Amino acid sequence: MKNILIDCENVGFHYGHSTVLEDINLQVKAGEFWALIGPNGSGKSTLIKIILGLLAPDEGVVKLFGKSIGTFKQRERIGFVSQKSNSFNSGFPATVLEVVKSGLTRKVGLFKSFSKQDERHALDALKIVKMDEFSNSNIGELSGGQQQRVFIARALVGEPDLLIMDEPTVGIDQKNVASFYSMLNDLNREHGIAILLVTHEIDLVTELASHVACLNRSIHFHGIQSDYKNMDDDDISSWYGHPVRRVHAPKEEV
Ligand SMILES: Nc1ncnc2c1ncn2[C@@H]1O[C@H](COP(=O)(O)OP(=O)(O)OP(=O)(O)O)[C@@H](O)[C@H]1O
Repeated sequence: MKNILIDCENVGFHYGHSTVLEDINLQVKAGEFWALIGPNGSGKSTLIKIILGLLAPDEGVVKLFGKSIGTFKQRERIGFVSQKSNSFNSGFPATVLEVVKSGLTRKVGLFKSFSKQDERHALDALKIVKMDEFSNSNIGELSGGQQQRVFIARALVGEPDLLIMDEPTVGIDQKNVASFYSMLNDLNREHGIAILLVTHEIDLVTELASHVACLNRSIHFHGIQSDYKNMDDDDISSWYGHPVRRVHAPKEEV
């Protein structure tokens, strides 16, 4: 049986009197690629913050790699990339390689220097995201899409089993979004890294993801991609709150 990496059991959360999450049950297992979709304000980022331990649930339990979140110590097993990562201006004084190596700080220690092996790991991570030729470039000189690839490399350098991303393509121009997702697909299929991806790009991502979870305060659907595709657009629209018409790729292109 596959290991369960994330296990949310009956999770609930409120901001003041406002219920944001209600009775969330979700399991992400090793090697799976989950798309977490839902309209604006549906609680996606809040759920991610709870999974990362940044917010405590008011109800229910979250377990990571089989351990309750309070006792889970192997943080390096989880890489996180947010939508706000790609915000450096052109004068930011750090090279791409330095940014990626900063992902090893937890392992190496804050005031210790990096070894040659750390540097090799950082370059390997840059190769995986096809950014090794930019290793000496200034991070601020790269496009938003290139910066996000570097942040994926920083998340990968600790060799995580699970990558969590909250709308990582915000700020990436449309022509680079498809190649960004195809890189995520390689990470999942070739490197076996499980992915939990929050996105609004439902047509693109649900072609790639193995599983889909539809959230609007509670989970309205969660399951394998083909079951999601077989759902009626009207059912999806009813919980989404506005009409949703999905574009299905022709079978031979999938
Ligand atoms: N710090 C906060 N204090 C009070 N309410 C908040 C706070 N953060 C978020 N909310 C509210 O909680 C609800 C869920 O927000 P959340 O950011 O989780 O949604 P989301 O699905 O990620 O939205 P989006 O797709 O627009 O990013 C929203 O109604 C939001 O206004």
